[in-house]
Amino acid sequence: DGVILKQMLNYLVKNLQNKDVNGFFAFPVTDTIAPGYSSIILHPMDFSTMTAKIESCEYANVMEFKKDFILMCNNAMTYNRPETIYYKEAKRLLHLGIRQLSKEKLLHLKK
Ligand SMILES: NC(=O)c1ccc2nc(N)sc2c1
Repeated sequence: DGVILKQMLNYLVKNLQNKDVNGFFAFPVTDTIAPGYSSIILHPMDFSTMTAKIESCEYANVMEFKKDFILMCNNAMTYNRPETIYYKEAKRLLHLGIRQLSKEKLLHLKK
């Protein structure tokens, strides 16, 4: 039910955010630090927004949460050039996250 899903998503977002050691994905990207960001990325996403969505029960299941996580990483790989640390971190986070989310999801389904 809602409480269990919330606990699981809070656990997942904490785990994923621990991998973002530089905090590049902690808060919404501003046009100040990333010129033109809001005109290039039409659906921004970050961990603080995902955490707020968990609290306001905006995720019906793990898959919806996973979609926002993938969106966040893909945004960074769209706006930033491949040689940048932001792109590299997004790519790394994406692969670590997908592995964690599929393993967790399977665990959840098994219960
Ligand atoms: N998540 C991102 O795409 C991101 C985060 C931080 C950041 N700082 C810059 N100077 S460009 C930039 C991009």
